[in-house]
Amino acid sequence: MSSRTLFFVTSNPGKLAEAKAILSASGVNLESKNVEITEIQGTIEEITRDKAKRAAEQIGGPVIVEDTCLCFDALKGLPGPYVKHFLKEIGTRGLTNMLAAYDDKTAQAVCTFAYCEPGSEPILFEGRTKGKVVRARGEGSFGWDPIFEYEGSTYAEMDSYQKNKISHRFKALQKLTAWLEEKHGGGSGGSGGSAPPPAAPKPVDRRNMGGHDTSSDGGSFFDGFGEEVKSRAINIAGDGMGIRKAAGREWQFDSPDGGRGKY
Ligand SMILES: O=c1[nH]c(=O)c2ncn([C@@H]3O[C@H](COP(=O)(O)OP(=O)(O)OP(=O)(O)O)[C@@H](O)[C@H]3O)c2[nH]1
Ligand SMILES: [Mg+2]
Repeated sequence: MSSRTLFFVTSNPGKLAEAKAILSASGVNLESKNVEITEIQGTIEEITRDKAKRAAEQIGGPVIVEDTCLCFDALKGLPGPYVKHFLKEIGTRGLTNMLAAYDDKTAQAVCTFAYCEPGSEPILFEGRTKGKVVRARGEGSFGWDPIFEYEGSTYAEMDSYQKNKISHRFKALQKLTAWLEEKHGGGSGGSGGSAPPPAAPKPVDRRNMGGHDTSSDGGSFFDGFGEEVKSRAINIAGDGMGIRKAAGREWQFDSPDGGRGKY
C-alpha cells in the first residue's frame, strides 16, 4: 500500500465510487474491502466511532469508514442513521410520505467519515448538505438521491460531477484530506508527498464503467454479493471502479448480512 493509500471499509459500492471520484484530484488513493460492519444504535457520532473501531480491529490496520444519515428537520433528525432500514422497507415514496403531515420539508444529508487506527480513538469528519424532501425525480444511482433536492435539483437529477461538488460526502472528504495533509503530508502512511483537499472532482465517464477489481485481496468488490446479481449485472456508467448496474433504472445487490440493497 502506498503512502497515500487509505483503506475504506464499506459494503456500499456507491459510497466507494463517489469517494474515489471525489478524491481523484487529491492524490489520495482508496483501497476497499467489501465488509459490512455491525452497526450499533445511537447518535451519528457514536455509530461512526464504533464502526471505525470495529473495522480497524477487523482489518488490523488504519481504516476509514463512513456513515450516512438523512435527517428530516420536521422529525427532529429522523430517520437519521436508520435511513437504510427505512429505505429498504418503505422506499423513497414512503420516505416522502413521512413528511406529508408537515409543512416543513427541509432535510439534511449528513456524511461522517472516521479515520481509525487499531487501539486508537477514531477521528471524525462531518459533511452536511441542506436540502428538502420532494417526490422522486431523476435517475438516481443511490436509494434516496431522487427525493433529496438541493437548490432546485434532486441529487438524482445531477450528474456525478455536480453532486460530488456539493454533496455531504464531498464536504466530509474535504475535511478528511485537509487533516491528512496537516498530520501526515497526505495519505495515511505519514511519509508520502502532499495531498491537497479535493477541489473539483473529475467528471465521471458514465459510459465506460470498467468493473475492475477494487478490493485489496485480489477479489472483485462484488465477491460478497450474490451470484444471481453478479450474473445479471451489466456494466454501466462509471470510471472503472467496479460498480455495475442491473438492466433497468435501479439495481439491487445482496449485502453480506443477507439483506438486499438498492441504488
Ligand atoms: O441516495 C443516496 N445518496 C447518497 O449519497 C447516499 N449515501 C449513502 N446512502 C444510503 O444511505 C444509507 C446509509 O447507511 P450506511 O451509512 O450504514 O451505509 P451502508 O450500510 O450501505 O454502507 P457501509 O455502512 O457498509 O459503509 C444506505 O442505504 C446507503 O445506500 C445514500 N443514498
Ligand atoms: Mg451500514
